[in-house]
Parts: sequence; C-alpha cells; structure tokens
Amino acid sequence: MCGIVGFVANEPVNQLIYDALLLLQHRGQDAAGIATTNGRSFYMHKANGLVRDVFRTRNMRSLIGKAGIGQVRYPTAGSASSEEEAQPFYVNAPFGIVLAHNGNLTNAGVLREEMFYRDRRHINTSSDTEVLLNVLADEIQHSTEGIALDANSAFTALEKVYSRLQGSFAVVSMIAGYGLLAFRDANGIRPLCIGRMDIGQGKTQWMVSSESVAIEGIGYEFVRDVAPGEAIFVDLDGNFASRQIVADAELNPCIFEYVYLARPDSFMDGVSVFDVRMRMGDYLAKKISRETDINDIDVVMPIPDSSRPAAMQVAKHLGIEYREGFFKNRYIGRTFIMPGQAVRKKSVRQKLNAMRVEFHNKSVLIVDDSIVRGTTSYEIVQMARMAGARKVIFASAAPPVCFPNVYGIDMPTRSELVAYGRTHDEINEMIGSDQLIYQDVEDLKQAVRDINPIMTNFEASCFDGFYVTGNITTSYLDALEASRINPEATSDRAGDNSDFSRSQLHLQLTQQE
Ligand SMILES: O=P(O)(O)OC[C@H]1O[C@H](OP(=O)(O)OP(=O)(O)O)[C@H](O)[C@@H]1O
Ligand SMILES: NC(=O)CC[C@H](N)C(=O)O
Ligand SMILES: [Mg+2]
Repeated sequence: MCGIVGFVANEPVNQLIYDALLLLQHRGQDAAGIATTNGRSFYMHKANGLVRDVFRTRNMRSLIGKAGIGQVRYPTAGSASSEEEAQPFYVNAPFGIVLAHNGNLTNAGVLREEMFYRDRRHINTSSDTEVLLNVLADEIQHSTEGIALDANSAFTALEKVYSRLQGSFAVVSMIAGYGLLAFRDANGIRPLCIGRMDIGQGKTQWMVSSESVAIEGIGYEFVRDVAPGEAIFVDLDGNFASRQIVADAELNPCIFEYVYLARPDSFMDGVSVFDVRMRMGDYLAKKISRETDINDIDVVMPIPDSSRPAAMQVAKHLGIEYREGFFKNRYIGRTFIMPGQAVRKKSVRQKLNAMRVEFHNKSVLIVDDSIVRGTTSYEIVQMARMAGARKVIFASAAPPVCFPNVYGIDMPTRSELVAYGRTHDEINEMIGSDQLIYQDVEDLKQAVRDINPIMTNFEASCFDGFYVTGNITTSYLDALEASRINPEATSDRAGDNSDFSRSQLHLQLTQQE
C-alpha cells in the first residue's frame, strides 16, 4: 500500500497536497513526493523519508501551480532505499505526464520487456510504477495521434492500458496542459475516492485520494469511491468526466485494508474501517469464549494502535476489564511497514513498553489486529512476561497470514510468515504465548459484510490463498521469493508473471515487426 492524492484547484495546491499526504502517512513511510503544474511545466520534489522530513520550505515554494499529485511510498517493487524509485514518476512524451501508484503489477517483468523491444521505451529503475507510467504514455501516444487530448481520448487509451496491466493499481496522473487522470483496477483491490469543494460561480475544486480521511481532513466534501475499472478525468478548468472502462469489473477490495492498512476513521467502498474493526472484535470475542476459560482472564489489552477497536469489543463482550498496559512512543512509526526485519524488531521495543503495574501477577488477554511475521507478538509476549504477567493469552482479530501478498503489501515470501507451514501449536510456541486464538476467515469477511451487505467478495489472498486476478502461479510466487532473497541474481525477472523468457519474447516481437 501507498497513499496517493491528486488535485485540480483554483488556488495553489502545494500545501493542500502536503496536508493530504500527512493524513495518508500511515500508508507509506519510506518516501514521499509531490509534482505540481501551472499548466505547462511540472515542478517536482521527492525523496526518501517522512512527509515532514522530505519537504522543506524551499521545496514547498518551488512547487508552483493549481494542480498536482502526491504520494507516500511503502515499496513493493524495486528497492526501498533508492530515491529514484520514490514517486511520482515523470515521462516527457506524449505531452509530459507525472504519475503515482498504489498497488503492484504482477506482469511488470513482461511489460518491461515489451517496452524495450516493442515500444522502444527505456525503463530506468526496477519500479513497476515506472513501467505502468510508460504503458500509459505509450497508449496515450497512440490514442491521440492526429487529435487533441481530451477525456475521451484519455479513456480510449485506458482501455488498452487495462488490457495490458495485471495486478493491482490505483493511479493518479497529471497530463501537462490537460488535467488529472485517475483510475482504479478492475477488482478495485486498492482504494481510491473522490472529493470536491464548491467555490461559487459554478466552480468546483476536485481531489482524489486513497482514503476519505484525507478528503475530510483538508475540508473537502467526500463524493464517492472510484468504482473498480473506472477512470476519472478532470481538466485544468475543473470540468469532471468519468467512464467505466472495464464493463465486467467487480469489486474485490483488499480485506487487509480493513484489518490494518487504512486509518480507522476512513470509509472505504461505503464501509467504515472503524466499524469493521469493532465487528472483528465481536466475532473474536465469540471465538475466545468458545476456546478459553474466560474466568481465568484478568484483563484485556490492545497492542497500540490498530487493535484498539477490536480489543474494546472483546473486553465488552467478555465482561472483562479493558486496560492499556502498553505505552506507545508516538515518535516511532508503524513497524510492520518498515523495511527489513532487524529495524522492525528493534522498533517494536522502542515503540511499545509494558507498564509493570498493569501486568504484575495477572492473566492477560492480549489482542492484536493481525500476526504477520510474528515480530510484534513475540516481543510483546516477552515484555508482558518480564513485566510480571502470570499468563499470556494472545488473540488475533485476523486469521493466520499463510500466503504471500502480490497486490501492494510487502509480504512476498512465504518463509517470513510465522503461520506459513506451522501448526497452531507451533505458532503458539514461536510467539511464546500460553494460548493463541485466531479469528476465522469467514468471520473476518462477515465482519465487513455486516457493515455493508453488498460487499460479497474480497481480495483476501494472504488468508485464503485465492488470488482474485487469477494468474498467480506457483512459479511466479517462487520467482518473487527468489528475487527477494537474492535481488541481484534475479532482478530482471522480478515481478514477471509469465513463462516467457527474454529471448522468446524478443523473438516474438521481432517476428511481429
Ligand atoms: O506480526 P508482525 O509482522 O509484527 O505484524 C503485525 C503487527 O504490525 C502492525 O503494527 P504496527 O506497529 O505496524 O502499526 P500500528 O501502530 O498501526 O498497530 C499490526 O498492527 C500488528 O501489531
Ligand atoms: N505499496 C505500494 O502500493 C507500492 C507501489 C509500487 N509498487 C512501489 O513499489 O512503489
Ligand atoms: Mg500493531
């Protein structure tokens, strides 16, 4: 996941984009970038780091113009430390386009080669987003040959773009001199929504954002979610157009957004994230009372921040006191989205501290929203014991994470997942708890459906192993894993979901020429 925003306004957008990115910071802590336009030129600044560290006053002053896009990055492709892979990306032809992306292309390898051998375009980084931008540029180039660009020709180009891209993508892009083009993949895996502000005399300022919290936070009005397979185009005068590009698109949103990724005060596809997390707590409480002697639990404790709504509901239903036994250092970010296991492990200890008075001689039921690598849960159980807990029961409001994610969450290797290939008892032993309780997959899905019954299907592959784009083979997962374990040896195959070899593709393309 990453956070993306785009604006077409009647006032300078540099501060608006900055403020929106701050509200989306929880979606990406590695890099941040803003590109603005005054109609003709782009002005861009991007670097590794948090929003407040990347943009100094001098950078903000240089971001001129009344339209622009921004991104906070949590990398899934390429290298976390490479500043070149921070977003937005830029191409100078056709017209000049900047683009930011949330998601992950699962056929980036093949597209990269198509770019080189067929479209004669050079991709300079290992980012799938640079590939995506060049596919878009190539198709806009073809769809506007001999005609001016407008919403129609942009949407026509997108028909081709959708047929070429596989995986997940929520995208904001800005075409120099024309306007904002934003679109969401045909499964709606990653979120994207629209906001507006009416400024009188029939004029409207428009905004698109990964999450509604950024729209509300800067004082715009939430309009609606972008539908799966839909695109919107807002020209530089603020004229809004939209088109359903993929006729048979179907909503399969990433369920992990509700579990952990999104802010609880956001609404996604008509569903309050906070309500879902509370509902997850309702179901988890039922499971806990079936599997545990609740009379032997003294307190229920959340692991700050994301598990609080679920833990509160667990405590309420079980009739057990809710206590905050872990104090959180507010200056440490989210540990799960930090790059590298060593930094994640160290940061859990820096981020959370157990207060002895809350643990001494108590049987504690600790609730977290999810257990992925087990980094947090292992450290937390140790801390609880050192603080004097008599018994530690660990409950996860999400089911075991057993399968890699290929759609924008950086967990591509099976071996890093604590639940992969282990029995329930083995996971309990790894974490060090006295008892471990997981949510059931169906209860998690039902938690979202309870809030909005039209939400029938989900992208829940990390829990159920079903990949909604339907083209994720074992060999793809093996290659992805190998590329992560040994990036140097496999870099030009990373993100390639095809059985094509480089020479086969080259041959096929040269035969077509
Ligand atoms: O099993 P793990 O690999 O440790 O991952 C799971 C943990 O990571 C997340 O917390 P994080 O600190 O990222 O953010 P939060 O403050 O929103 O809970 C999540 O809420 C779990 O606590
Ligand atoms: N998490 C994401 O959405 C990442 C976007 C893109 N794949 C990148 O690596 O920059
Ligand atoms: Mg957490």
